[in-house]
This record gives sequence, C-alpha cells and structure tokens, in this order.
Amino acid sequence: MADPLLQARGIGKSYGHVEVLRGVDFSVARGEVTALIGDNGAGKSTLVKILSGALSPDSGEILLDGERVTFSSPESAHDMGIETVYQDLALAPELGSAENVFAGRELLKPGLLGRLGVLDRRTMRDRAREAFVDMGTDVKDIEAPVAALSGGQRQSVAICRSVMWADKVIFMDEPTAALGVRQTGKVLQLIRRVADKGIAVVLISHNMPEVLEVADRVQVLRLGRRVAEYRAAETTVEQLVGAMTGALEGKAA
Ligand SMILES: Nc1ncnc2c1ncn2[C@@H]1O[C@H](COP(=O)(O)OP(=O)(O)OP(=O)(O)O)[C@@H](O)[C@H]1O
Repeated sequence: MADPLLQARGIGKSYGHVEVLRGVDFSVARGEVTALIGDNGAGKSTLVKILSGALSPDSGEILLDGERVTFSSPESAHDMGIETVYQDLALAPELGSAENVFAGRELLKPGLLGRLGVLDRRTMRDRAREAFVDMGTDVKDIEAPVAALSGGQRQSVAICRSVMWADKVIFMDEPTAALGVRQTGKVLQLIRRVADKGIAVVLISHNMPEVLEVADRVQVLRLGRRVAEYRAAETTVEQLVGAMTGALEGKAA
C-alpha cells in the first residue's frame, strides 16, 4: 500500500474480563477506501472508537503521518483531521443542511464595535453550498430541515459535514445500511469522491458486494484479531466471508 496515514499497532482492549481487541494492526492510506469487515461482535466499532478518540486502548500505539499520537477525546481527533460518520448520523432534524454542517462549530463575524460574537450565517451557507456542489450531492434546498430529506440525502449531508472538517481520515459506520438501491449507489459514489480528495476513508459494512465495489482494500476482523487483508480487486465475496467466519485463511495483500 501507499505510505500509511493512520496506523494502529498491537491495539488491545478489554471490557472487564472480556478481551475485545487482541493486538490488532490496522492502517489506512490517503486517497484509499479501506473496508473494515467482520461478523457481529468482531470488534469493528471498538477499533473505530479507539482510532477516532472515543475510547482509549489498553495497549498498542497509534501513528498519524508517522508520529505517535494519543487521542484524549473525539475532539482531539477532530483537531488532527479525523471525523466519524456514525450510523445515527448525529444530525439535528429541525435544522437545515447548512446549519447542520456548522452545528457546534459555527463561524462568527465581528459584531458591533468589532466584538466577536455574531453568527456569520451567509458565509456558513455559502461554504456549505459549495461543499454540497463540490461533492455532487443532490440536496437542493440547504435551508430545509433535514427531517424533510430522504435517508440518502441525510447520509450525504452527514458525509459532507465530515469532509468539511476532516482533511485526513473519515470513518463511516454502515453508511448505506438503511438505504434503497438507488440511494446506496449515490452514497457509494460520494464515498469514492471523498477518497479522491486525498482523504483516507474507513468503511464499516456488512454488505460484501458493496465492499468490493467501493473499497481499495479490505481488512477483516474476527474475534478481536485482524485475520486477513485483501486488495478488493483481487478478492471475492466468498473469500471475504470465509475470512470473516474462519473458514478460510486470509492472504496478506
Ligand atoms: N461498552 C461495552 N461494554 C461491554 N462489552 C462491550 C461494550 N461495547 C462492546 N462490547 C462487546 O465487545 C465486542 C465487540 O463489539 P463491537 O461493537 O466492537 O463489535 P462489532 O464488530 O462492531 O459488531 P457489530 O457488527 O454487531 O456492530 C462484543 O462482544 C460486544 O458485546
């Protein structure tokens, strides 16, 4: 693979006496979509939480651009250019798409007498619109409440928001799980576009054909260990399922 941008080495994590991750190595490169797959309970979400600052590992190390880093919180990972799109999307349904992009990170402009403190609504709207156009999304009315959008459009808003704030890594947890075929296709195109901007995308998915369609590389977790790594172009659904269930030995890419 190209030089890893984010690299985890020997990550271990237990909840009480239950060892959930056991010496997991994982790496992602700029401009690539890396799928993270595994059966229910394999440890995917736990690994993503560790790599995005939401959980601390018990052991192992994380390197970003070759430098060892420690995330004390999701905000500290955000500050280093790492964002996560969770399955619930964390959008405020009553706010518009543009407002959601900037929610909690509003831009301010000088108020009266040069004091900071007035929301710069126009700049936020313009930047959000630019981001939506740049990413090729079909959200037309960026002021309509996101509750009124389709599931695919809401997913697009959440992805565009992450692109606005991340310049290194974006984790996406099952971004197409609730979508129909057409909307899934659009979201997959969007995911590709995010990677083409030079961002490393990590995609958690249970949908193997989708993984093979959009990912460059696939890393397989089973029972808390990374058991295989494949180039998507050189593997099959059967191989992936075999590695996930333990029926097949994985071959390092
Ligand atoms: N907060 C917690 N306390 C105790 N055990 C937990 C906690 N979170 C996760 N686990 C356990 O850790 C293991 C790995 O869970 P994790 O959610 O990381 O798996 P996953 O691969 O993301 O699964 P899924 O595909 O079902 O989301 C599971 O056995 C789960 O029950």
